Amino acid sequence: MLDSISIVKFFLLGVIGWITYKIFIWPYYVSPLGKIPGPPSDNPIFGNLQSLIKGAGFTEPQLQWVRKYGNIVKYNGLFNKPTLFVADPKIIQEMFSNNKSYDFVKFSNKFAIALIGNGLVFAEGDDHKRQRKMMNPAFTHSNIKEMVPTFIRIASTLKGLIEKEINQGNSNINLTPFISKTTLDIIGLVGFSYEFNSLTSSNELAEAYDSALNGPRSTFQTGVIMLSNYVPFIRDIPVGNNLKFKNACAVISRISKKLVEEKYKEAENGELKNKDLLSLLINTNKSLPDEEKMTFEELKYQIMTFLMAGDENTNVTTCWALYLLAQHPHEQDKLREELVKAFPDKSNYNPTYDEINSLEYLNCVIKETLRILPPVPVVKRVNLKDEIFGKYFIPKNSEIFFGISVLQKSTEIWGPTADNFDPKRWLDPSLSVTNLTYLPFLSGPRVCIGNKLALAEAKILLGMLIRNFVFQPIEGFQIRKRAFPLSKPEPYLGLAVSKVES
Ligand code: HEM
Repeated sequence: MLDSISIVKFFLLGVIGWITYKIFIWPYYVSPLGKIPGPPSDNPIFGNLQSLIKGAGFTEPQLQWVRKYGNIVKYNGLFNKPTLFVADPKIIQEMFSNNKSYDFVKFSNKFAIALIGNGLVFAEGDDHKRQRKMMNPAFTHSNIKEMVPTFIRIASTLKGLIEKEINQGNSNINLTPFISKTTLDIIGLVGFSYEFNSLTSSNELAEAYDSALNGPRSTFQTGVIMLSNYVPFIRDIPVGNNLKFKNACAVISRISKKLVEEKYKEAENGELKNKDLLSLLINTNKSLPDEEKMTFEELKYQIMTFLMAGDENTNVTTCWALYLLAQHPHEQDKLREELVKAFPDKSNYNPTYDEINSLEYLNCVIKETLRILPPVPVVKRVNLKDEIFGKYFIPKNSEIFFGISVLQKSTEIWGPTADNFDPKRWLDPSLSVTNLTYLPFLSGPRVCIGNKLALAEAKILLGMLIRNFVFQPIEGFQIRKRAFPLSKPEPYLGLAVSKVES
């Protein structure tokens, strides 16, 4: 008979053996993914994750890997887990045209799901199909056209606040809070008729949202968030950031619930007249047979989905466009020329949806910004059945990262100037771009539902800003690219701003 000390020793040896196998043997000698070329692991705990997070956004290290090892790369994730990174248009076509073979990796998205729930972004299979079918009509051109006056109204408030800063002698401006409050105020109004007014006052929901998403985060804290997707109890430990995150989620959930309840009540008396996305959803929902209807919870989750998917990405796009134009004054001047021609009187910047879309160079600048610095640089899926990629066997349930930004910087597709910000490339008739080589909004059944809204909003904001102000880099101030949870200027978008006089 074994005594208790021997049992403990035996158990410890087993644990050590299992950890050694999982971290040092399985990734290299057992997993079929071990055969795929890729960078050596930096460290047995974090694999190559630290290089990814610390690099200039995820993109630079991934770009180097693809240029060195090819379009299918294996790198090591947490505890050396072999992870696939793909930047091959053929595989992408298969992955994104076929919702049945690939899906999200729910267990590794726990952080985001805790924040936004199972709305459209995280719905899967038939649930996703049902939600998507019901939501599509809210995002048509005609509904987005009606949002344009709101975009312009909030953009004018932003313009006034920047002018005020300049008038007070502050020409070096941290634009990050200005732009993010602008896009938040817009999505609040067009998403669910909610007045954040965050540009001009403080607001509980805006603060909760900001604290959940934008709190200061070291590489260590980012690593802990990633780890918590696999070891969820880490987030339940009642300390600093966890408590803040939990409180923020509680406020978001409470206010979203109240908003849906109010709309439901209003809808009892007939069709909702407001044209915000939530009202449109509730009107459609009422007309559907029970089995197709969204539940109360699902509607509630869409609020946070619109906030997170809609606000952050458009905010980041506008910030990066300003950053790139500040780095490329010639392009900025060209864009301003176009805007001055279209709106000779800058106090009368009041474009319609069709007018803003007819501005060729503005369109090129936004497209090129989304090519060079897409707010969603990678998307993640899991294969639900075994696959063959090129000559490699990919066992089912492998985590696969698809590199939007790497593909959009491929010299094979975009030529030797792939790394350069060059908006006029979009005017070249020989440029052959497909939805397999340019995918800032992805493609296929999960293509971004808000893409038309986002493009109209970003163009109106950028048009207003470039028509009224000149943006330049601040001497000696370095802007880096934050990689996680979204690509973002870090520490903030600080630019020298002056007024356009005429
Ligand atoms: C420039 C701004 C935007 C960019 C670059 C962007 C990009 C993307 C991308 C790449 C996806 C696919 C993610 C994946 O499947 O892993 C996506 C999905 C989504 N986006 Fe956007 N987005 C933007 C703005 C918006 C806006 C304004 C809204 C709504 C108000 C929105 C709502 C959504 C939703 C609901 C999904 C999930 C769609 C589905 O799975 O069926 N996005 N977006």
